[in-house]
Amino acid sequence: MTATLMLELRDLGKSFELHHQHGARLNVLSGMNLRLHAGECVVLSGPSGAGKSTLLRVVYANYRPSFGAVHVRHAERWLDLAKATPHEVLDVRRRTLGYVSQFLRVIPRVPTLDIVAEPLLQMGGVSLEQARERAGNLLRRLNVPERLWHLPPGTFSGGEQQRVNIARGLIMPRPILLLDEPTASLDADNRAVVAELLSEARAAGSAVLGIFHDEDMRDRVATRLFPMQALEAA
Ligand SMILES: Nc1ncnc2c1ncn2[C@@H]1O[C@H](COP(=O)(O)OP(=O)(O)OP(=O)(O)O)[C@@H](O)[C@H]1O
Repeated sequence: MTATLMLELRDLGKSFELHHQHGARLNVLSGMNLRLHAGECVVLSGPSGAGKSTLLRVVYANYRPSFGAVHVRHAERWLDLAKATPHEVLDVRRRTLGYVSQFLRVIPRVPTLDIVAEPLLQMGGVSLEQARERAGNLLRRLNVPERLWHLPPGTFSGGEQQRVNIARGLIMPRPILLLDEPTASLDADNRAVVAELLSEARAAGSAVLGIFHDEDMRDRVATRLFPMQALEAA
């Protein structure tokens, strides 16, 4: 059986105008084509500055591409995020596209358990207790001590915050998951847990597109590498 196509980038280009350099343009992505299917994990590889994070930000619609299309399978139809309205982008993020970076956006005074449970509650269909139970299970697997669950994560260590962020990013089954170095400061045991969680997400049908600088992690999670090169400044 052929896996379902979930994301297709066609002839994608992105350049930045450098205002402090008299409007010079920096070409970061050009003529990029990429197809991502359900169940695969494509890892972007290439030197620093090749545009890996920029590509993920374009797919998540933080940046609008300068050229080309970002076709996403959303609610059984195709949508080009390059042309989507802000309302459509929000709906795609709520139901289809997850994004996990290495940084947790801390919400003051909200306890860890509720920060992790929130995306599931927003989706609806589960009770507060069910969402908290699922959040607790994930935090336990990621070795976040139970004594921390009822505290806001603002004072947690970098690695603890990163694990809270991963739990929040993975609590909802997402058709497409974007990962920007989510394991950057995790120890080997916790990296292994994340690799396991990603393989469960893939088995459940998620299509994963990510950046992992750690070679061991890359080898463990990637079903395919997508090499990228830095372009010359225009
Ligand atoms: N908002 C922006 N404005 C101007 N230039 C930018 C912007 N975002 C990224 N760039 C430039 O685009 C290029 C690619 O950056 P990007 O962060 O995508 O690379 P990367 O491959 O993810 O690098 P690394 O592996 O070091 O994280 C860099 O030269 C960077 O300075």
